Amino acid sequence: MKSVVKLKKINRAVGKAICDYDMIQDGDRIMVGVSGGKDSLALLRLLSDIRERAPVKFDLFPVYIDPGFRGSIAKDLESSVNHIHGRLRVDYTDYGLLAHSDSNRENPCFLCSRLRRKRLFEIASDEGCAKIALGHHKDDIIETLFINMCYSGRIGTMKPCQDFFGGELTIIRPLAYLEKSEILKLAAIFDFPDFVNPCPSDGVTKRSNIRIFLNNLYKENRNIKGNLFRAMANVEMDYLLKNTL
Ligand SMILES: Nc1ncnc2c1ncn2[C@@H]1O[C@H](COP(=O)(O)OP(=O)(O)OP(=O)(O)O)[C@@H](O)[C@H]1O
Repeated sequence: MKSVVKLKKINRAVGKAICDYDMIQDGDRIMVGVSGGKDSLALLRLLSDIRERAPVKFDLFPVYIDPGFRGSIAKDLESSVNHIHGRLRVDYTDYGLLAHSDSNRENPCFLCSRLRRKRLFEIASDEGCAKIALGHHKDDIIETLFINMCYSGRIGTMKPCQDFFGGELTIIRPLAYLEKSEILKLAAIFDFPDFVNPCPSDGVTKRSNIRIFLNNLYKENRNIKGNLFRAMANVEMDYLLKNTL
């Protein structure tokens, strides 16, 4: 019973994000980026359920970009995705290895995610998908705001719906209104498997530092997360600085 209530709440939040940002239209073919993490498995599951009952018709096309590390999760992920929605396209690359090689002078996560995003865009274009759904959620969106402020000196985050190439391709983030804790509850309800991330940089990124900082803040006052999220939609431009610094 409890899980039915949780599921309803989660579905409502996803439905509201889709509706607020007009994310899905009739006839859409949506590529879903699946990483093996709980967020993107939840994303696929929720979109697949919405597809069953939505008045608009749309298709889902799950894709995994394998970063090339030893101990690939691709085969196991294929069978999990099969249970949730259907066939997973696996694209084997060496992006993770390249990003961690001596030839790379950039931050490994930065290079790996740039190459992955470029590849996702290429596959979407080849497969006739004008939309790519990613599993970023509310906590990710707040963390990105802080990462941008702390490490790039700018205020901005990932938008729930973001156009690229003049609108030819759109990234949608249907989990934008969901907290990580809600996704973990959903993952428990559906018994999603635990895939071990083979990336050596997992858990040692700028994002992890910001996450620890924010989680400490949230412990202090339970309104802070909601306030931070709302603040991104409530910018007082007249109370900011001139761009002369
Ligand atoms: N290797 C990949 N192949 C396809 N899509 C990916 C891959 N890695 C990440 N994505 C997409 O980008 C989103 C954000 O990536 P990020 O690395 O922040 O997520 P994660 O923590 O690794 O995994 P998840 O978000 O699935 O729990 C994922 O939710 C997923 O939609």
